[in-house]
Amino acid sequence: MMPPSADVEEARREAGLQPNQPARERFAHAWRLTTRYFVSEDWKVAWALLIAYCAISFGGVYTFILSNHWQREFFDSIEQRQSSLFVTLIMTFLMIAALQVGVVLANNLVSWTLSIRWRNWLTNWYMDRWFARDRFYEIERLRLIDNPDQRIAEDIKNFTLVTQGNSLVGIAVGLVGSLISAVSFGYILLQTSGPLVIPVAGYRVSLPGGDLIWFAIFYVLFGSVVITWIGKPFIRRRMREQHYEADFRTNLIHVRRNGEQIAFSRTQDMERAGLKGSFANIRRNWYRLMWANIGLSAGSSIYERVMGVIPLFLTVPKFFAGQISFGQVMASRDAFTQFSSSLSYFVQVYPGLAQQIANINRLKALDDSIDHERPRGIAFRPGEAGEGIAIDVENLELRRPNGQPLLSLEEWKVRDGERWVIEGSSGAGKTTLLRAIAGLWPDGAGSVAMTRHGTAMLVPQRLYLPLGSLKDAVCFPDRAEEHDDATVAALLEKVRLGTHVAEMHELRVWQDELSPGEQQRVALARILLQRPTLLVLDEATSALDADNAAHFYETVRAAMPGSTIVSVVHNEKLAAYHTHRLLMQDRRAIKSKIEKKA
Ligand SMILES: Nc1ncnc2c1ncn2[C@@H]1O[C@H](COP(=O)(O)OP(=O)(O)OP(=O)(O)O)[C@@H](O)[C@H]1O
Repeated sequence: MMPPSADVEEARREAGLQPNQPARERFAHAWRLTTRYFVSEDWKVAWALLIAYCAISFGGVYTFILSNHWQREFFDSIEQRQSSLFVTLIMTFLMIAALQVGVVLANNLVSWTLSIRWRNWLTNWYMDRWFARDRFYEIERLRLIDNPDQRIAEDIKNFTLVTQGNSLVGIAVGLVGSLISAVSFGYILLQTSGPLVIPVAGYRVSLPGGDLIWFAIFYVLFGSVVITWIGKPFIRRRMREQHYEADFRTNLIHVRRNGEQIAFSRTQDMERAGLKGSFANIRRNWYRLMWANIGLSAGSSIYERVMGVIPLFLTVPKFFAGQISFGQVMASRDAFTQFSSSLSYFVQVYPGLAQQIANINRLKALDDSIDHERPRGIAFRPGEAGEGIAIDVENLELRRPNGQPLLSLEEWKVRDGERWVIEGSSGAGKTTLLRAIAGLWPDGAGSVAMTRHGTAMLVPQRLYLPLGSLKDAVCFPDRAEEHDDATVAALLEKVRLGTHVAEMHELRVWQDELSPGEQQRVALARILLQRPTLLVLDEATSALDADNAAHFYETVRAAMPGSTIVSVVHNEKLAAYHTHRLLMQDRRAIKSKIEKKA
C-alpha cells in the first residue's frame, strides 16, 4: 500500500477529522523555523537588527513615559504660573518630540530592513530545497500539498514580516514588555495583600506572596486554557482560509492561461460557475471564521470584564472588616487589573498568534512534503550502462503512484546509434517509461542504467519556452550570447521558421504566440543546435502536418546520423525513420526490428 498523500492528511487535520501531529514535533519545527535565520551565515546582521528593533521598541515606551512626565510638569507649571520655566519646558518638549520622531523613523528603517532580509534568506532557503532532488516536480507528481508556490510567496512573507504588531517578533517583544510590567505591578500587589491561606484536610496551607497575586495567576491560567480551547476552530478556519484563497487564485490563473480555448468552446458560463464555486468555499469558510472569531471575542470580553471586578470581591470584605482603607481597595484593584492584563498578554494577542500558527502549520506541511522520502523502487544509474549501450533497462516494473502496475519490461538495451520507436495505446505508459529513463519516475521496481558518454536531450510534446526572445527559446538551456545570430537564423530557416528571423530578438511571450506546430519546429532547431548523442522524443511532432513531421525526422537523421533516438509516436509512417520498435500491449512490451523497405 502506498502512503496516503500529505494533502489528504493536512486537509483532514484542519477539518478536525484527524489528530494533530505530536505537539513536541510541531514545537520543534516552529522553533527551528523561527531561529533558522538567526543562526545562518547572515547571523551578525540578523542579531544586530533584532537587538536594534527591541531597543527601539523599548525606547518608544521610554519616550512615551518621558512625554507623560513632561505633560504633568508642563500643566503644573502653567497652573502655578511659573513663566520662568516656560522656555525650558518648550525646549524639553522639542527634544522629546525629536526623540519620538527619531524612534519612529528608526523603527521603520530597522523593521523594514529586518523583514526583507529575513524573508529573502528564508525564501532562498525554501527555494533551494524545493529545487533540490526535483522536489518541485515530485510534490506536483504526487500532489503532496496544494499550492506550494503560495506557501513560499505568501506564508513566508507573513511569517517574517516585522513591520506589524501581530508579527512573530512584535508578539515576542510585547511579551517581554508585558513580563516587565507584570513584575512591577506584582510588586505593588505584594504590598497591598496578605498571604493566601487555603484549608487542606484540616490544615491551613499558607502560600507566600499576596492572595491577589495568586488569584490573578490562577485566573490568567484558567482564562488562557479556556481561550486556547475556544480558539482552536479559529486557527483551523484561518488555515482553511489560506487554502481557499490560494485555490481561488490558482483557478483564476488557470482561466487566464486557457483563455483562448475557453473563448473558442464558449464555456465561459461553466468556468464562471467553477470560479463561483471556488469563491463559495471562501465565503462559507468566512462565515465559519466569523463565528469562531465571535466565540473568541466573547471569551476574551467576558474574561476582561470579570477581571475588573474580581479584586473588589476579594478586597471589599477586608475593607468591611476594617483591615484596609478604601484607598487600598482602589489601589489594589488597579494593580490587580494591570498585573493580570500583563499576564493575559497571551489572551490579547491570540488572534495574531493564531494567524502565525496557521502560517507555521502551512510551512510545516511544505517542509514535510519537501522531506517526504518515498522509497525509490526503480534504481536509476546514470553513467553505468556498458560500453556501446545508451540505455540499459533490466527487470523494469513500472507502476502508478498508487501501486497499480503499468508495464513490465524484463530487458531492454538501446545500443549506440539505434533508433527506437515506442508505440502503444493512449495511457499504456509510454511517457512514464521515458520519465523512468530520465530518472524522474521512481514508482516500480528494476533498474535503468544510462550511458556515461555524450549528452542527452528530452523533448516533450509541449515545449518549454523561457520568457525572453525567440533566440533565447532556440538556445535554451544555453544562454543566447553563447551562440551567434547567424547560426540561429540559419537554423530557423532550416526548420521552416524563416519568417520569424527578423524578430528573433524581440521579447515576447512566444509560448502564447507561436502555434503548437511552430513550437515543435523550435524544438527541432534546439536539437540541431545542441546535437545531443541521445535524443528522447515524446510525441515531439504531434502538432505537425505529415510533411513537416517527415521533414523533422529527415532533418534529424541527416544532421545527426550517428545519434541514438528513442521516440514515442502515434503516426505509423514515422516508424520508418527508426531501426527498432518497442510495442506496449497488455502491460507488456514486445521488441522487434524494423526492416528497411527496399
Ligand atoms: N503523476 C501521476 N499520478 C498518477 N497517475 C499518473 C501520473 N502520471 C501518469 N499517470 C498515469 O499513468 C498512466 C500512463 O500515463 P502515460 O502518460 O505514461 O501514458 P501514455 O502511454 O504516454 O499516454 P498518451 O499516449 O495518451 O500520451 C495513465 O493512466 C496516467 O493516468
